[in-house]
Amino acid sequence: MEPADPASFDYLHPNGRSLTNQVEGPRKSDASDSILLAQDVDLSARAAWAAVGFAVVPGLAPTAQNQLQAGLMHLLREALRAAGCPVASDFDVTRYHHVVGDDPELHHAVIAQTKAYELSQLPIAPALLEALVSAACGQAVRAYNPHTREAVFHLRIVRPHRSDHNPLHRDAWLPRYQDALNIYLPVAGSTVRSSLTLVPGSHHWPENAVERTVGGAIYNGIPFTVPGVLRPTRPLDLIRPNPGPDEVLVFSPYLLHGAAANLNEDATRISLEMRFWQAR
Ligand SMILES: O=C(O)CCC(=O)C(=O)O
Ligand SMILES: [Fe+2]
Repeated sequence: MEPADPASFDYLHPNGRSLTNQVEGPRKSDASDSILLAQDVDLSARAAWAAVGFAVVPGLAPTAQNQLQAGLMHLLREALRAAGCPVASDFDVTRYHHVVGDDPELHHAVIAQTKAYELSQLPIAPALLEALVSAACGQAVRAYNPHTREAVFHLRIVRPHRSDHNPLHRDAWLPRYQDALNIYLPVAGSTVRSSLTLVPGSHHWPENAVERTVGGAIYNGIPFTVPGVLRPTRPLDLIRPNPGPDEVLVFSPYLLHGAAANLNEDATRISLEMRFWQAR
């Protein structure tokens, strides 16, 4: 391990803007030419989209998709109330940043609640999403993490023009997220200027294609659990697949993804983040 190595590189965001990636943390110095996904369970291998590592697929049947999105908005309003913000039952959740403002403690009080819900709190039967993801990847998956023995989901909240988004990373740098497949399901405020960004095909890149932090990265001054990319050694062509409200983005957590700055003018982005593993 080498000393803390604050690094920054400019990269072209899919919205045509050059943004600066400001990541700090001790650099992992023993990156090899090994490919992480080649050693682990590859849930993208049997899919038509195996080469790019992601697909935007039709969502659930309209009733279930609506019930899911409405139920998740309800959970977010409840989290706001529990954090001391008495919002109405029809509060437009894309206005989250107007209620929470720039108070880091208030935002943390909300995301502490929304980052790991028990699967029993999902507003629809989890089997519906398991069937959708199984069909998308061509093998049976379950929303059950065999590494942690947990079944959870996460509501991701990214305020516009704040540093809420995580650094560019692979989930699989954290052992508990190995062998998985992820979804990004838009709940509110998810647009071509706010939705998840990723680097197509990067799930097959060797580890030495990017320099990264050993442990959790400090990104734009904010500490994250996940390691972050300090510097790429090849061009990063980030794209925003931007699933519509009736669609789901299915992606390999071995892809480089994140750095999804919310460039909406005035709408917080809320998405369902959920992981699936091989059914046994
Ligand atoms: O939605 C985001 O901005 C980040 C999502 C992510 O890192 C994940 O789903 O693993
Ligand atoms: Fe991630």
